[in-house]
Amino acid sequence: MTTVAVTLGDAAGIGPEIVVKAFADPAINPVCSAFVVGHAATLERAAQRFAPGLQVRRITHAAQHRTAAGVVDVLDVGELPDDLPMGQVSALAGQAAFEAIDCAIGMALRGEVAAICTAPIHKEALAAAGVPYPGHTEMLAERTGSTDTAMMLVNPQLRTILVTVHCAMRQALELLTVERELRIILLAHRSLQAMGMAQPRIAVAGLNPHAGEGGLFGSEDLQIIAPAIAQARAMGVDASGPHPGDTVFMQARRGRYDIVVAQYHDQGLIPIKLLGVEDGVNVTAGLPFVRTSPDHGTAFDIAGQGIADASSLKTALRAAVQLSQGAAAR
Ligand SMILES: NC(=O)C1=CN([C@@H]2O[C@H](COP(=O)(O)OP(=O)(O)OC[C@H]3O[C@@H](n4cnc5c(N)ncnc54)[C@H](O)[C@@H]3O)[C@@H](O)[C@H]2O)C=CC1
Ligand SMILES: NCC(=O)COP(=O)(O)O
Repeated sequence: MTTVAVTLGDAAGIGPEIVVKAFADPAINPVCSAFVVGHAATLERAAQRFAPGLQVRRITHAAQHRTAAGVVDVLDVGELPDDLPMGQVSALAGQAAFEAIDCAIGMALRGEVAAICTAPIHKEALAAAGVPYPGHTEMLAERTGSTDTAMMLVNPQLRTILVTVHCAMRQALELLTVERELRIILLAHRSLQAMGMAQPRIAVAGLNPHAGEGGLFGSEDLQIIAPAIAQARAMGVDASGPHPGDTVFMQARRGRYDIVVAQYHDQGLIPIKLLGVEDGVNVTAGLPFVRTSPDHGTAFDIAGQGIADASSLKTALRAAVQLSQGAAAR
């Protein structure tokens, strides 16, 4: 069975709560062999509060993990106080979250787990801890030595991959180049082929209103995005566009495209989240192993209240298993 390491996320957020809720779901155990990497005492407290009956068992290395109904194994990583305030940015929580992800990356690189599934982290907390990465995506890229990665979001109706991710809009504009566009189009092509699609249909969203309206509303669509699409097509990739960003997701949802290349974070994530955060999964494309995550964040506004929905984490866990098994079969 595919083994997945689940990182606990920011302990001041909903990560520990949704992790214990997911592991307490009897439907989750049969689909995968998963264990948690993170601060064990935090997980134990979360289990007592939000999943009574779920037994937490501490392990010291991945090979000790055994799947059992009603039990969650945890590899204890990180230091946290018993009285960590919930719903607040904390350098301690950022540091513990980082150490868990780092540990999980190491296990995946050594082949001890097939995939990692990450509960949400808070980016300000990471920064407060002095962690030099904005989020998981950048950390995974650098620590695995992968130069060609991107954030991909998937739900049952849409897929999107981002040309730019965690940066200011001004910087995103500066980052847009023909080379970067082409790299992401080709990564989308390879990633969907790895998911079993022989010739994925890739729609590239424009940057400006109406994809620049023939140059009336900005030059990037004509001068950067269109040449990259032409190069991709010349390489045999079924890429089209630039399509107006306000309608391309509607067309993809109707089945016309398999994936939309989005130019910036919110262009890609708003359509996915609007369709329902519970079904969305964040996948890092281009890594040597599978990484998935829920498509929501730490939800500090409801942390510790017991009302967090674990659906997206469960979807992400199932996706981690499916993607790993698909990759192993090819
Ligand atoms: N995979 C990850 O590590 C991700 C981390 N983040 C980070 O999370 C932090 C907070 O981000 P926000 O923009 O506030 O988005 P958020 O997703 O944490 O919260 C947005 C709204 O959705 C609600 N919500 C989110 N997840 C929920 C769940 N499972 N059940 C019930 N309600 C839920 C929250 O209560 C809030 O009202 C930021 O630092 C952000 O960068 C955001 C997305 C993904
Ligand atoms: N909005 C998604 C997000 O910010 C997640 O980032 P990452 O931590 O997966 O890189």
